[in-house]
Amino acid sequence: METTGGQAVRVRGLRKRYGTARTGWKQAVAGVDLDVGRGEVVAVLGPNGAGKTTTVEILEGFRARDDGEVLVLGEDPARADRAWRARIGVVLQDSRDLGELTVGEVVRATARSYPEPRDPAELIATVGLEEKARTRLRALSGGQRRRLDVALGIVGRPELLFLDEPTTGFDPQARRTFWELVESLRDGGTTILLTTHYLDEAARLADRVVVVREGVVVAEGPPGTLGGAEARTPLVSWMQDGAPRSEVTDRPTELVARLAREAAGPDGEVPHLQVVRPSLEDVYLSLIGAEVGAVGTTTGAQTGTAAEEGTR
Ligand SMILES: Nc1ncnc2c1ncn2[C@@H]1O[C@H](COP(=O)(O)OP(=O)(O)OP(=O)(O)O)[C@@H](O)[C@H]1O
Repeated sequence: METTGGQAVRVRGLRKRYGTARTGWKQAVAGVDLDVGRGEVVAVLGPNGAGKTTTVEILEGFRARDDGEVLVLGEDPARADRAWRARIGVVLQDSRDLGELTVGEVVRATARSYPEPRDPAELIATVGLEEKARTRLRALSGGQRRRLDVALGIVGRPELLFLDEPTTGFDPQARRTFWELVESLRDGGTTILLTTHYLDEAARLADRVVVVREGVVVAEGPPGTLGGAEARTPLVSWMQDGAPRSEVTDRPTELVARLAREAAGPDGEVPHLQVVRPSLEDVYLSLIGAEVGAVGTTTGAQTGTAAEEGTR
């Protein structure tokens, strides 16, 4: 049961394709390497169809792989037993169809399948569903249903929690409450692997971000340094002689000082002067090869937008 080198997840050369010889093949995962350390929070980002869910489902033991090495909590999920399953928590993209049961019934029933579950009533309160404990699942809103999914994922006190697009459909308040919940799990030592389309979510929660594109990892690193120093180089833009001008420079102050001397109008101002440091969103969009205008057309203030909005 021991994990290798304090690692919760170790993946090498993971491959999975869908289809048949007749219908044609779709290589969903094309050689993914991935490590998640004990106690680490890792966010997997990538456009629709990049292979995130397929990868996570293989790690959860729900999907067979074609090739590659996978160790999750020291075991191969394809051969893992009930004891292993009790050590991981899973929050799927779609909750199961248990519409006639109440929130309380589902949480209590799920709790009984784990050796050391959380207290169901406390957990229901933690995810903000106290007033819905007696409500049938079919009467919950999408966001409430999602919170229930999260409750079911953590009721067994998992060592490793998988969150697949956990806050899709949440309102801003619910998202913040959820983030606090994830942070408290992290502070309690839970290892977390989440997939998300929200860059602000990744920036806030993740120690490390892994960007997947067309079934392979194209970049990884802490959210603040993803893409390397070069990707974060500031862009200075201004108007000169009626034309837009811009320059990428790691010495923006020097450039602005020069512009103040050479390009300022009679009022002493450089027209339309702007210094923009590429945000995580800008770096992400360039990594996944999305069509964006000039770098710097988005600003740091916009990292709250869903990444997928920029890729559609
Ligand atoms: N059961 C399946 N049968 C056939 N093709 C599939 C199946 N599941 C996924 N695919 C295809 O495999 C590719 C990867 O899908 P996957 O769901 O892993 O991507 P994803 O990164 O999770 O996307 P999203 O962000 O939309 O959830 C896609 O092209 C998808 O259409």
